[in-house]
Amino acid sequence: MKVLSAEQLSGADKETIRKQNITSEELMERAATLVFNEINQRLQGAPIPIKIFCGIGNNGGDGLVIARHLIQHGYHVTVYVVNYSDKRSEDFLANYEKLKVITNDWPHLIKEEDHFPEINTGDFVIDAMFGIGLNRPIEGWVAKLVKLINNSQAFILAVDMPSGLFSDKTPGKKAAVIEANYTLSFQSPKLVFFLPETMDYIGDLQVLDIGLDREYISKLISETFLIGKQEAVSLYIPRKKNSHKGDYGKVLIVGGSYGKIGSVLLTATAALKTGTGLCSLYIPECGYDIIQTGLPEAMLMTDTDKKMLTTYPKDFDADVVCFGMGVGTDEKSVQALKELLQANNDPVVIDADGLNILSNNKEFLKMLPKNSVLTPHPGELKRLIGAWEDDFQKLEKVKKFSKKYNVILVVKGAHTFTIDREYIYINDSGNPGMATAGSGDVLSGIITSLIGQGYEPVNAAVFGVYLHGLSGDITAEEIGYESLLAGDIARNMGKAVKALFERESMESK
Ligand SMILES: NC(=O)C1=CN([C@@H]2O[C@H](COP(=O)(O)OP(=O)(O)OC[C@H]3O[C@@H](n4cnc5c(N)ncnc54)[C@H](O)[C@@H]3O)[C@@H](O)[C@H]2O)[C@@H](O)CC1
Ligand SMILES: Nc1ncnc2c1ncn2[C@@H]1O[C@H](COP(=O)(O)OP(=O)(O)O)[C@@H](O)[C@H]1O
Ligand SMILES: [K+]
Repeated sequence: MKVLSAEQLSGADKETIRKQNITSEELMERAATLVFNEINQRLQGAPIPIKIFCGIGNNGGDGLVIARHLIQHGYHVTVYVVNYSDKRSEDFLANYEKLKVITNDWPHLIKEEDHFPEINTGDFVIDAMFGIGLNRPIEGWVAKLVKLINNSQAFILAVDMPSGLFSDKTPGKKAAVIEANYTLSFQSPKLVFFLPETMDYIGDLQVLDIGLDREYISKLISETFLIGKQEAVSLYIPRKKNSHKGDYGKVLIVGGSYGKIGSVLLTATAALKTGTGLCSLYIPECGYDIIQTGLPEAMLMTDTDKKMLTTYPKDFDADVVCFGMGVGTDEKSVQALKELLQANNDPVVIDADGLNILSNNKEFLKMLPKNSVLTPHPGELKRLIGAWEDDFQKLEKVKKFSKKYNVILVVKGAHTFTIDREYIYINDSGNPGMATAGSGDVLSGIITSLIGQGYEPVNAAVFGVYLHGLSGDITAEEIGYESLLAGDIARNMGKAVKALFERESMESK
């Protein structure tokens, strides 16, 4: 799904109004009625106090439409107009009049702190103060109102986006922003919903298709995509009946050191479980028995050093090589990565200490084969590209790095971002149970496996990240977050691939 900017959305609004021959007020009615339907479906007429805080722009207009429908359906609604300015939008005013017609209980105007209502734990608060139109931080008494709502323990539903969030920049650490439990957003998810600094404001997310012109949206050029099940399925390459193990990649995984042989075992297991035809490992000698016992399906070569990597098997003919997990950063192992980069022209996958070695030896970056995939977590990324001021600056720096070195970066996190030059792919699978040692090692095994099977490196990264998260979700459903182990993610890869094609399962992902 495309992630559209505020500008693109307002363009789509205008085009929809023109093509469908409707007024902007009718579009507002349509969008806000969808929000009402969702609320009504969940509350089922429950007599709980609903407090709607409306701004004076179109987000506030949505709030008034929602209020009208809720009142007409017998809900206990109190409407507050957060009157931070007198420049009310036309559609706000039209809906203000419509609301007055159906109720004697007119909206309460809030113009200062003294007008704040009491907000209680059991209240249902609807935040319709600001949407994509916010262009400066919320300040003064409105900021105090935001804090009052946040501290109330009431359930908070945000309309389009939590008030105080901008669609194209981070709000700053001390800014007043609604901390929603649930966000119902119109037509397209916004980039800030997925960034580490701002994702916590959203709560659970649902995107409502408000029927903006499909043709116009399909022609919009977007550089940012949300990857859910539908997008993942479209990347899948089916296996051929008439095929053999040589068709599914000869993969070489290079890594490990004394005390960290488990990491390569995880990576290799994940590669085989993702469908690799032939999996070989190159590890320090101390790992021989561990791998041969733990993963008899894999083939093994050992370094002359017992405890760490010192060299690379240049003559080994692999379709794709993965380097880095558990390697350490000893000078001797730096040499191993150098030899690997000198020997390979095809894309490689670099993870963990492989990335740390790159950061300590920046001259190696130019040696990376085109379209190699680097999979840093935030700590490794900082060593690679330097510190950033906020998530938007981070994205710019990563794009620049990707373009400069012709590589793909998989920036891991609760929402993993795969960045290929200008393009950003945001992953929508996964869960906090995956915050456990070794789950990154599993991910590099999955991506390496897919490249070996003939996926384009960027597709291998995007699809691999999605499958990794989906396998984590399936595992968490079975055993919960706490006891989820990285190895479970690898072992459940088969269930993840199958779930891609099951209609009912994981439908929301
Ligand atoms: N296609 C869509 O996405 C649709 C969007 N609609 C709604 O329209 C909203 C956008 O409406 P608006 O453009 O009127 O903007 P908002 O209602 O988000 O904001 C209101 C106005 O407040 C002013 N403002 C910005 N920052 C301020 C601040 N810190 N303090 C005081 N005033 C400030 C701005 O001039 C802005 O236009 C969307 O978020 C959505 O709720 C729907 O009504 C219809 C369809
Ligand atoms: N809260 C979370 N939600 C979803 N995925 C997560 C979460 N925490 C971690 N992950 C995923 O788990 C993996 C962790 O990788 P990494 O930090 O490299 O771990 P390790 O080095 O122990 O293997 C990443 O793919 C990341 O996206
Ligand atoms: K809002």
